Amino acid sequence: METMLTVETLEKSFKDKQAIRDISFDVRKGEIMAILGPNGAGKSTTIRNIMGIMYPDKGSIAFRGHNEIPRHKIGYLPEERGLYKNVKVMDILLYLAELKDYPLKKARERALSYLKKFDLEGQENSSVEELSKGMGQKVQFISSIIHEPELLILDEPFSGLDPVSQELFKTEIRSLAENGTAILLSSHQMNLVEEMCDRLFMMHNGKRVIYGDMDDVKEKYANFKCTIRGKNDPHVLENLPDVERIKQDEDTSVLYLARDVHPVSWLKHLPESLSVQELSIDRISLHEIFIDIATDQNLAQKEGAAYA
Ligand SMILES: Nc1ncnc2c1ncn2[C@@H]1O[C@H](COP(=O)(O)OP(=O)(O)OP(=O)(O)O)[C@@H](O)[C@H]1O
Repeated sequence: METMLTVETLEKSFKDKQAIRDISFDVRKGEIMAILGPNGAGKSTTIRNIMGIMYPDKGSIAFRGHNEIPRHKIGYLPEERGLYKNVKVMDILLYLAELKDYPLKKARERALSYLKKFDLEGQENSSVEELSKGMGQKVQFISSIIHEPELLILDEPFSGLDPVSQELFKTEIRSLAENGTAILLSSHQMNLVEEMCDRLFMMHNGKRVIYGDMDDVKEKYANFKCTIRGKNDPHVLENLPDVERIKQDEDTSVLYLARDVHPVSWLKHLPESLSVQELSIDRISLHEIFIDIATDQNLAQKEGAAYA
């Protein structure tokens, strides 16, 4: 897959605070790449450097191998929402398309088709201030793709959306990637990221902690957990082999198992005295991997892992 965006050893400080350091990744044509991390990890700083809103202290950013970034080929949905308030929806979409040198006739057609797709048919003459927050966000999303960008950067596209609108955004983002757009997406909704993204770059305290294919990351970091419904003594559960920690909530216990545990062999060692109404074994979710990393409990941190 062709590399559209290459970010290399990016560094940025604000006064004495180093916001990001040694950040390197790429985004390829037709893929959805997630940039993840807890609040303050440095995601928006990375994105703002890519967008030329600020300049890195060190490192480089290239589009298709060139350091000249063609802004008209990039679409950007910033974390800060907001469009000019007293302007009509169609006027703002055409204005933004024109800024990107996109033909106006085509832009109008695309705007009407997207407004229809996003349940905003007939709103082209409404002014932005008449729209609800979610409707405004849809218009802003349309404005980021109106000019058919080759690279699309979406900073928290799902925040503040109802489930139906989330689904609409999800479908559209997927279809853009299928049609060849390279997408860099930041989100805190791990279930959506897990479902949609091909690769991920996870950062913490301004540094990379995980970088790789979603499936490889899950295989490498998503240890198994065993969930048991039944009243059991936590000390007994904690002392079972290969149990790293447990979480108990009323009569449900979740046992987080060590790396490389083979679930079938592990099950054979459970004592018959355990109370079991239900039992399931799954790999932990991306959400749990994220929490482990954000709370310094896990793996990637302990290993000092830089996984690529
Ligand atoms: N303009 C700025 N001036 C000073 N410090 C800043 C500025 N922008 C970001 N920072 C600091 O840089 C660090 C990274 O912030 P950034 O906004 O990139 O994080 P983030 O991962 O996008 O977080 P969130 O998920 O909360 O949006 C934080 O410590 C933040 O306080």
